[in-house]
Amino acid sequence: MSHSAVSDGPHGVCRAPGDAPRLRLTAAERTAVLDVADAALAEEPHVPPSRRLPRLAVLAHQLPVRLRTVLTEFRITGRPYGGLVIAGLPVDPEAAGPTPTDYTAEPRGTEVLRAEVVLLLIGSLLGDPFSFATQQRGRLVLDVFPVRGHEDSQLGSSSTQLLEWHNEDAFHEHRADWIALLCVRNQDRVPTLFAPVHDLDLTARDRALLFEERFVILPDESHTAQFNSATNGIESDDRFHQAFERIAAMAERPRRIPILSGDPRAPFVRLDPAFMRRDLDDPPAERTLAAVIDAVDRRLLDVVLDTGDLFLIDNKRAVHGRRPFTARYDGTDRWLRRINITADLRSSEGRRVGDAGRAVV
Ligand SMILES: NC(=[NH2+])NCCC[C@H](N)C(=O)O
Ligand SMILES: O=C(O)CCC(=O)C(=O)O
Ligand SMILES: [Fe+2]
Repeated sequence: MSHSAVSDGPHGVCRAPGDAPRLRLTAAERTAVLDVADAALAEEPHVPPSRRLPRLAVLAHQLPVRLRTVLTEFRITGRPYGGLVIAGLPVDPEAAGPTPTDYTAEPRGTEVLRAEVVLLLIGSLLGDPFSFATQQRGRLVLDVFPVRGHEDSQLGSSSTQLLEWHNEDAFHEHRADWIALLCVRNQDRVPTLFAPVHDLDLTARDRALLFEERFVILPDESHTAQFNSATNGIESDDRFHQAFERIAAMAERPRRIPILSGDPRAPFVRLDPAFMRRDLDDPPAERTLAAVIDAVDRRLLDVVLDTGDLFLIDNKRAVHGRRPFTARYDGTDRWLRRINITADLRSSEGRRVGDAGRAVV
């Protein structure tokens, strides 16, 4: 092992320098995942998978034991720290069809549905999939692809602009514990940025200050009423309107929050520099914010997702983003499917709406 750059961890999770840890499924495991997904699809072909989440959580117990073992350890122990890629899942990009180009597109077809079921099955082994009422009408599974006109934004649909690293929905008290990105296609090998927030190079003083309620994270553009009205539209239901009012309140009267919390030796992190106030009227906090951003910058890795790769990111122990690229808008662009997963569905009880009952207001 000392002669090899790649080392094998428990259960065959592979670590190569500069890459995220990876678990490559065997051909037999891949077929087994395909069989469980197809059985789930066949049970009620006319009911969308997002309306059958409890059943999918049961069927997830039939996934290969090595996969369940790695996911259970990741959930309970937090290792491998920050995230891992499950490689070799059954996704056929030809059968999935062209990458959408319209932000409001809801891709259809058996292959796209199968990718959705694979995401939801594997996600169910970590926690419970959920969404936000203030993102794309509360859709449970989101699609990440470049959209004309969004090139220079800080949206997942940007391209020529670097998507700065962040914790997903960092401003929100119900932000995900994990996010899952399943790659349909990525022909140009555009990297996802990834940094586990562990052993950051910081002074003891900075570290202590990061645990104090001295920072401000504002809602990102994807949650605003203005952006949603201009793209997917907003559900007429009052509770959706109230959700946007809450977002507006978070933008106008943000609370001061800590960046680190939990165990000082393996802390939870809450960062989204593109949407954080730099002018805090608190010079020590401003300096510490700059220091932690620098420290994360130094840990960034480029993780290239290929067809059938599922990137599971611990959204409280790692940040992610995306390198810039040039979109083609010809159906061959990069395409990921994404879900949010919570460890504690109960914390949003009474605050969820939508078809799946999982859109947090
Ligand atoms: N720095 C950020 N938080 N940018 C927004 C991230 C992408 C956003 N969640 C979207 O769906 O488009
Ligand atoms: O495109 C990627 O690799 C990451 C996209 C992202 O950050 C997001 O959709 O939230
Ligand atoms: Fe993101």
